Amino acid sequence: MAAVLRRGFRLVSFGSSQLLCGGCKHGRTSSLSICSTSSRNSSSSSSSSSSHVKVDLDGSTGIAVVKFQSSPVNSMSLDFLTELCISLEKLELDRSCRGVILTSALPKIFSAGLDITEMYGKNPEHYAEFWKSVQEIWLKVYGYSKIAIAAINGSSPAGGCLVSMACDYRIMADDPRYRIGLNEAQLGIVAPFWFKDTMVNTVGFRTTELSLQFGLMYSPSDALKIGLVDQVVPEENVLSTATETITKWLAIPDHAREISKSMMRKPMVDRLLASRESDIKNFVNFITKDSIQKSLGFYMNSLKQRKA
Ligand SMILES: CCCCCCCCCCC/C=C/C(=O)SCCNC(=O)CCNC(=O)[C@H](O)C(C)(C)COP(=O)(O)OP(=O)(O)OC[C@H]1O[C@@H](n2cnc3c(N)ncnc32)[C@H](O)[C@@H]1OP(=O)(O)O
Repeated sequence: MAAVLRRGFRLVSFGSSQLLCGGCKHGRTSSLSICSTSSRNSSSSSSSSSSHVKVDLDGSTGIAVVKFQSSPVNSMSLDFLTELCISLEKLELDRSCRGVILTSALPKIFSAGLDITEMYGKNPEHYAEFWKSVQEIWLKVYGYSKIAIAAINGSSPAGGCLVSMACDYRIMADDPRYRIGLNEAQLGIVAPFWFKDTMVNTVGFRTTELSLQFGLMYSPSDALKIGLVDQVVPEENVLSTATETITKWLAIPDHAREISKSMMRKPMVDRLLASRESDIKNFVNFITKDSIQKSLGFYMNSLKQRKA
């Protein structure tokens, strides 16, 4: 595992094409992975669990269910992102896995997006490390060589929406209380270019323009209308529909699907890979501004007051 973690991003030759393979490099990974537990049975199915992520791989189907289990709202902290990245990397390297379903083990929430406390009141070094981990999860999911389906069984703002959009297909629970979208503008922050491009590639330019400027959050039925999700189903059917859907994708020869995916996504992945350092600098400059810190502080308070 350590070798895997040290390895960085690489291109894997596949016939005449090169596929993207991400590496999760946080330097904090070994202590996190040591905390996880895992078991494997005779049919090569396996389960593993760490504090934020649980993975069940069915060796007979090749389908892995990756559940977010970071109470209370699956906010994407540095630890969460690191564990998720390691779990996905392990599955990508596991020949018995052909596709993953990302979902939540918590009620009503897929993910509350990036953990705001990681972007508030900390030092620039911390912000840089955190942002690198955000880049890594996007590079990992968007450039994933295997099939990735989001089973969105709750609200999914901002970073939660980004990870969903980075998957190949999205199925959302039909509860009208749930919301999904890039709401950054409502927090007084700005979605960076690769968030924006991921949305453009999902719903088109004009819808993204309106969504980003207003920080729009969509109900499941509206998300379906604009193509932000591909299917809306009763909540109790989200996981079974995701399993049926991934089974259809599995009928396609892996190499043909992988190369087609890479052809579509590689230019965007390459764009971020080529500008990672400047993107981190932009983030740190932006997030350390007094006015931005003030907006985030105000937003966090408003979340707490809403509850009171
Ligand atoms: C020039 C260009 C330069 C660009 C440079 C880059 C700029 C920066 C880009 C940053 C991109 C950011 C992406 C993000 O993902 S930001 C996070 C956005 N997320 C949200 O807005 C969601 C906020 N949360 C909610 O709406 C609700 O909590 C939710 C619907 C998810 C759940 O509601 P529920 O009622 O069930 O739960 P509570 O609201 O009571 O929350 C429970 C506790 O959890 C805390 N909480 C919630 N969300 C977050 C979060 N995202 N991070 C940290 N903590 C969160 C909440 O405060 C409650 O805490 P307490 O129990 O202590 O009160």
